[in-house]
Amino acid sequence: MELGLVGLGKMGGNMRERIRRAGHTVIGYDRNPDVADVHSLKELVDSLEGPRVVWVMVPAGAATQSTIDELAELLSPGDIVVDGGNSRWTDDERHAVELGIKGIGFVDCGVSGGVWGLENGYALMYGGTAEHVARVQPIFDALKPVGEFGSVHAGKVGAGHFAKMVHNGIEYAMMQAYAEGWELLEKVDSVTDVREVFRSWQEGTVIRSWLLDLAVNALDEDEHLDKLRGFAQDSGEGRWTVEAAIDNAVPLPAITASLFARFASRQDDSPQMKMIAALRNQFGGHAVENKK
Ligand SMILES: O=C(CO)[C@H](O)[C@H](O)COP(=O)(O)O
Repeated sequence: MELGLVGLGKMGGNMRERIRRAGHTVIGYDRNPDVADVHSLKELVDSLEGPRVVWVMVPAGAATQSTIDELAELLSPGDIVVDGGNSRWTDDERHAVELGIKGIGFVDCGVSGGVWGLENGYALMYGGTAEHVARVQPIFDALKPVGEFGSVHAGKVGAGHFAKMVHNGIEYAMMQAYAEGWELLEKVDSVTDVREVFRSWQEGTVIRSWLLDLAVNALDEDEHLDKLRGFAQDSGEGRWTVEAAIDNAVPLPAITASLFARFASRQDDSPQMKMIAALRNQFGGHAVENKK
């Protein structure tokens, strides 16, 4: 089938390639003319035969919103927009309504696989009506990993991004657990080769996983991670997971702690720990360390 793909960055560029390898026609648009097949969204839409499917793969938030706004003006009734970015699931219903008023269908799709997806396939979690999902199915089949699992019609509009959000929340907590274990192993004198302990865990253990494999890759590149600063950004999905947990009164202590650990990583000096130190000093005369 034919697909319009908007956004040809780290994810979109490789996805175009994987879909083409499966024998489909992909016309890609990106603001960067070096990677684009066409030079505007209008040209993209004009070059597709109707009814069209256009997959949006741009950063969540303002970029996705403006792309969907523009597509709403350019596409025709019967066309479908897929949002494959890491959009907040609460945006999906709004996008479905905005497009639905014009007779354009909407499917939200969480995509996992990162830069390895081109070869390994992308895990896909999508939401929308059965009719709209069926129209996009050949593309989902081209992108998904080979094998029985790796893609799911998670439910109605919003369900795909909700599932991807929870996936990312789990990702936060798993990474945090590996990171904490690694720091503790590095701290003690009795363990002489932490990297080899991690490597040994890749087979047979309860905690083997792809993230563990990636941790070993990282340690092979930089055994004690000396080149890195202990600073981690976040793109929103962890926060949204915690917000959803609060909305639904579901306790998520591990995911919440892993999000907060990232916030702490961005502080050179902890203001709250200054207060702890000050209070211990006030009530118990406990020693404090002063700035030099
Ligand atoms: O979706 C992903 C992996 O599954 C993306 O890599 C995402 O950006 C990671 O989230 P964060 O930046 O918050 O760590």
